[in-house]
Amino acid sequence: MTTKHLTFVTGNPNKLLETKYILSQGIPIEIDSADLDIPELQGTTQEIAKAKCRRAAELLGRACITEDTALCYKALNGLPGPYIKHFMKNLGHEGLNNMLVGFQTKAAYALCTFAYSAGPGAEPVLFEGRTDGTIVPARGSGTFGWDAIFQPDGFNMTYAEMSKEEKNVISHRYRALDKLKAYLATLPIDA
Ligand SMILES: O=c1nc[nH]c2c1ncn2[C@H]1C[C@H](O)[C@@H](COP(=O)(O)OP(=O)(O)OP(=O)(O)O)O1
Ligand SMILES: [Mg+2]
Repeated sequence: MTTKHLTFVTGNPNKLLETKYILSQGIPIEIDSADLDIPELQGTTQEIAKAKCRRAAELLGRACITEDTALCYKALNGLPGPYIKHFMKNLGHEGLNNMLVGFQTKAAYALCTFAYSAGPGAEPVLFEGRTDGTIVPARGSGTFGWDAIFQPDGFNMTYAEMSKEEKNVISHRYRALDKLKAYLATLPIDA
């Protein structure tokens, strides 16, 4: 089978590592990356994901994928959601736990939205993956975002305590990439 090439427009090295690892388990595809400064709108996760990918394809001048990650608290009707990056940066792991003091439920879900655009002007197609879990006091390595405070349902470990082999078969990112993989397999070479 011939290898496909695709550019992932992201500024996040951890996302890139996981995405390369997960995709390497499936179809023969080579991912390179571009770190372009793309403004992220406010809105639903789908609106944000589409706008980012549309802009990325325009700047890049060819097909690309982008990804948006949201962390949605049940007690807060889905917030911080797509704004988690700013909450994480300003509040840290402790603050992200403290936001839930006084609420019965610590339930949350991680939502990954990959977007594929065939090129400038082409409407992005979305692929969503969701993993349900609970917000807990930080455990494990603090290297990737809020991994240390998210414990997926059915596990006694946080994402940060899992090996990459464990996280990458149950994660929100894995579930979205599973759908993207199936879609890419239907496209012509070097789509
Ligand atoms: O699996 C994950 N486990 C823990 N934390 C994570 C994960 N995935 C994203 N994150 C963090 C990174 C950022 O603080 C926020 C998402 O924001 P988001 O805009 O999607 O990511 P970003 O700006 O770092 O990279 P990009 O250039 O692709 O937009 O959640
Ligand atoms: Mg971003």
